[in-house]
Amino acid sequence: MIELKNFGKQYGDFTAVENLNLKIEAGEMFGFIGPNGAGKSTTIRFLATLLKASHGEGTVNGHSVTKDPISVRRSVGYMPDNFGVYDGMKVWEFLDFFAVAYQVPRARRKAVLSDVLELLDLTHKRDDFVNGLSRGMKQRLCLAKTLVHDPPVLILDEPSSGLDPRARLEVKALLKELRRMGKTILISSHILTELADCCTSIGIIERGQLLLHGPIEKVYRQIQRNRTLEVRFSGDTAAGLSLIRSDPKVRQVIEDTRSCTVELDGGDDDVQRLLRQLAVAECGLVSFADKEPTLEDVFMLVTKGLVT
Ligand SMILES: Nc1ncnc2c1ncn2[C@@H]1O[C@H](COP(=O)(O)OP(=O)(O)OP(=O)(O)O)[C@@H](O)[C@H]1O
Repeated sequence: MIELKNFGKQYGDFTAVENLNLKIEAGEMFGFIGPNGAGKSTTIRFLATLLKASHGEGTVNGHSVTKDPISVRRSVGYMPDNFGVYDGMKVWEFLDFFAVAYQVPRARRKAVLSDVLELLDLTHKRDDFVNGLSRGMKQRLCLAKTLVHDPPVLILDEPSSGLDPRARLEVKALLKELRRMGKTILISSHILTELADCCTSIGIIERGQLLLHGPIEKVYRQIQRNRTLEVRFSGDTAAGLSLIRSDPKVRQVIEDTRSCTVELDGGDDDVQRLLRQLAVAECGLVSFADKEPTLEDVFMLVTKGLVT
């Protein structure tokens, strides 16, 4: 549904994005993750037809971003990272404005607005002025305007930025609902945990380079060889720690009073071997846990170059 081939963008001498190749299938929720300045907005703005590429090409819903931008715009609902809302406009007028711009037929506009307001839980704000809305509501309104022309693809640049935890959860629930409705969603964020439980695939970008991308399970599998173990002892930790440190696959040990965190460069076999050794060594082992990797871990490993 979304494809980038060798996309690159230069701002003068500065390379913001370099040779980015990416494919996002229909129905995916793709998390585009990277720190500030990584090149997320630059890529997104190109896909939304708002920025010229220095080289490369993109397609959305089968349409060329450079050769057929009008068809791309019809296929995409785009939410920028810094959006403005027009002063002196009511909520329904704001949505109606975009519905007209997207050439939604007059006869259908009332029903479309009503559906979108309902979906975004803004029906009760229909006649309020947009500049009087809370930030969370403005964000929801901006999401609502991406939906008025019922596009198959949503491209959302940090839709949860500046929102409190509750409003963030609401946005997440909405995104899940939109995916259930069949939308393909590209969402960018620098808050990894925000995307962890709703994305089907992710891409990690840093300094204009896409370091890793793919289905979320595949990315997790790739980091399965970088394990973090949490080991706890009942008394003196010396014997256990010396055993752990002597293991050839152990990369780092961070000690605490009665426990330690172990970074191990290995797979299930290596984890099992270490556990067996500790269990029979009578070193006071009381717990041994293999920590599930979080998106945060994936990001740290990838940006440290430990996973490719
Ligand atoms: N119009 C511009 N002129 C010059 N440099 C730019 C321009 N737009 C972006 N950049 C630079 O390109 C790099 C990538 O910016 P971009 O906005 O794509 O990053 P981002 O990943 O979206 O970051 P953020 O999370 O802060 O929005 C940054 O170093 C930025 O300063």
